[in-house]
Amino acid sequence: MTPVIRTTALSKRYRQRLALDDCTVTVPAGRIAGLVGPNGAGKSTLLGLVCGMIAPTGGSIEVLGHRPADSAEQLARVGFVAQDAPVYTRLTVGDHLRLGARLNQRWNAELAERRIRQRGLDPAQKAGSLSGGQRAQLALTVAAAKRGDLLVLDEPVAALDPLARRGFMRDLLEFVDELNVSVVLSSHLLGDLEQVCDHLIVLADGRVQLAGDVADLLAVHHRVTGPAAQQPLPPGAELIHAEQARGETTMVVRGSGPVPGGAPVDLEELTLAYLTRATDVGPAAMTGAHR
Ligand SMILES: Nc1ncnc2c1ncn2[C@@H]1O[C@H](COP(=O)(O)OP(=O)(O)OP(=O)(O)O)[C@@H](O)[C@H]1O
Repeated sequence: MTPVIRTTALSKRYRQRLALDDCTVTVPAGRIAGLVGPNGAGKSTLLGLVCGMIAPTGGSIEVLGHRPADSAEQLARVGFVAQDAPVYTRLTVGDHLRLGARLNQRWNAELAERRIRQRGLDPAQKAGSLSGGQRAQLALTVAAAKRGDLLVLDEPVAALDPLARRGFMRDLLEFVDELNVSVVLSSHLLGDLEQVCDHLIVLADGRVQLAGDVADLLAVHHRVTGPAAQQPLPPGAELIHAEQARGETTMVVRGSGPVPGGAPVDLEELTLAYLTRATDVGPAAMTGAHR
């Protein structure tokens, strides 16, 4: 099956600033892929490249087997919700659905109207007076009703309260089931991503730190805890990050074989280990101590 996203040595430079550097990732079809990284890591840049809103300055990118935004048909296959869920403030909720129906040949009116009803949105209300959560729900509805093959969501839940976030994530899972759509979403909220994502891309400083299916990544990473002084690295394992607290060292290590004393890590711990390694000088020094 054609991957939904395939990039090879992809890069994007804005004048002096290299926002994305040598990015090679493959996201298989049918996944909910989480894109995480600190502010300025290059997440929106990568999503902009996926949607064809910006062009690469190096390398290549294919989305659903084609160049992004290559044709009207290709555009119709990708639904995009930009950061802060922009809507047309002067149009009503109902106007958004009518506009969606006009602009998208594959528009699913039944789904759009059902979701608006279920989320308690008033079709007559101006979008400019919706709350942040309601705006996000409207933007997700419009993107999903396009009936594309890929939904791209740039920090869709940043403005939502915890309850609304949970509702949004649940909706996303429903869409994936109902519409058979692949999803890429960026977020800083690792706990939320952990609930829904089965694929992960970790970016820091424009470079991919870790990428793959979550189950595969969790299978080869382990937590090893022991006395602080000179805790040896298990044979065949690579140290990703080590931390010392209360006289104990906790290491996150990568090793495809059995790691003696290794315990499972969760997605949040794994992501933080790679992000800390990429952005901190501390772990690099500690890495040396443990090799
Ligand atoms: N249009 C632009 N012109 C110049 N520099 C840009 C432009 N867009 C992004 N950048 C720079 O590229 C880098 C990556 O930005 P990007 O918005 O992709 O990061 P991000 O991971 O989405 O960040 P955040 O989590 O804060 O939204 C940043 O240093 C940013 O300042």
